[in-house]
Amino acid sequence: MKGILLVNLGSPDSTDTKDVRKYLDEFLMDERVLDLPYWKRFLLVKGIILNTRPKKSGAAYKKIWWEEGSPLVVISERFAKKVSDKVDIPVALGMRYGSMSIEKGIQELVNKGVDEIYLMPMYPHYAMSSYETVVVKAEEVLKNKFPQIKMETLPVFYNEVNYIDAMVNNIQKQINDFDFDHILFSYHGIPERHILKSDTTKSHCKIDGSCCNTPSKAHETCYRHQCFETTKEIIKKLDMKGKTHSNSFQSRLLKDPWLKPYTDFEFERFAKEEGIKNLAVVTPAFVADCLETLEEIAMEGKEQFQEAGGQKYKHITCMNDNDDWVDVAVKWVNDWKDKTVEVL
Ligand SMILES: C=CC1=C(C)c2cc3[nH]c(cc4nc(cc5[nH]c(cc1n2)c(C)c5CCC(=O)O)C(CCC(=O)O)=C4C)c(C)c3C=C
Ligand SMILES: [Fe+2]
Ligand SMILES: [Fe+2]
Repeated sequence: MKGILLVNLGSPDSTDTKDVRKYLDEFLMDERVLDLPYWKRFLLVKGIILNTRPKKSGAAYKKIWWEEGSPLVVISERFAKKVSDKVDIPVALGMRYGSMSIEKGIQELVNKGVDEIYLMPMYPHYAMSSYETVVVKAEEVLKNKFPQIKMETLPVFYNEVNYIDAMVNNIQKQINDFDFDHILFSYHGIPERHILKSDTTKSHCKIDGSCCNTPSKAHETCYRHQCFETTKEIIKKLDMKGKTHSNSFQSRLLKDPWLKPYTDFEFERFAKEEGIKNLAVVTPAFVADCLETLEEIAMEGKEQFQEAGGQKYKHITCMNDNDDWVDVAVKWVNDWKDKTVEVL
């Protein structure tokens, strides 16, 4: 029997420092997130980051936490339930980090008699720290614990027409009554070196003004190219009323160069140098609201923009469990389920 495994990033079990430490430990010890030699990663994470960050992140989580738990997890559960109600095969949810693991998700499917899994990483764009680590982890779990199970994986969907249309609808509904000057497309950042590491051609990506617009096989795994494409596709369909837009990258960690421009710097620049008074911010790398959208963009971003002289500010919430987005996932499930294998 076929079954679906939806996977997102995951959250701590609670906002307590000890739970946040456990979560960050697993997250930051992932070699695809902090890509340092093991001993360096070990010293940096266990010796430095975990001494201070869990308390600081716990305080940030407290600002956005819901009665039912982490917004990311609760929204993902609601989404999975709605998808499950509309398809006729089992659907399970797993998280890359935290206690709601990928292994538990697979076990749930296996208990229902599933022997063919469609892995659906809930990331529109390819990054070694998001999409790739989910696929590698799921493959590892299957190899070690469930060698009899077959798996196929949903490709990244950064320019897939149904995802774009659902994004356009979600944005349009929220900006119709907002008189904005500019829309900022803020994507989760990654270190620049990750772009170079993921370049399968080993020569295309230069992180400059032109590489991401020059066709290349490298773009199959180029996060920066894929983010820019998402913006272009959305902009083609959005009623912009002649207003402007731009891209930026948020949520940096440590001091290495990350993809630019940095979202927090843009908030200040927009208000101080560009004369932008009313700003809308959309976060297309996230399909569900989470710490990085609800705290960093909706709360901190608003404060940064308005302290710099900006006036009206609107964070466009993610698609979460809205019906358009649920229907897109249902379509992808049914397309996979009904796919006939060509026999030559
Ligand atoms: C959208 C895809 C994501 C990419 C790519 C990504 C890269 C990445 N993230 C970190 C470090 C942290 N990210 C944190 C939170 C977080 N990240 C994503 C998504 C991507 N990250 C989400 C959805 C969330 C929110 C989780 C939630 O519970 O709501 C955190 C934890 C919070 C904190 O302490 O700031 C860290 C740390 C790195 C280093 C990285 C690429 C190398
Ligand atoms: Fe992150
Ligand atoms: Fe590029």
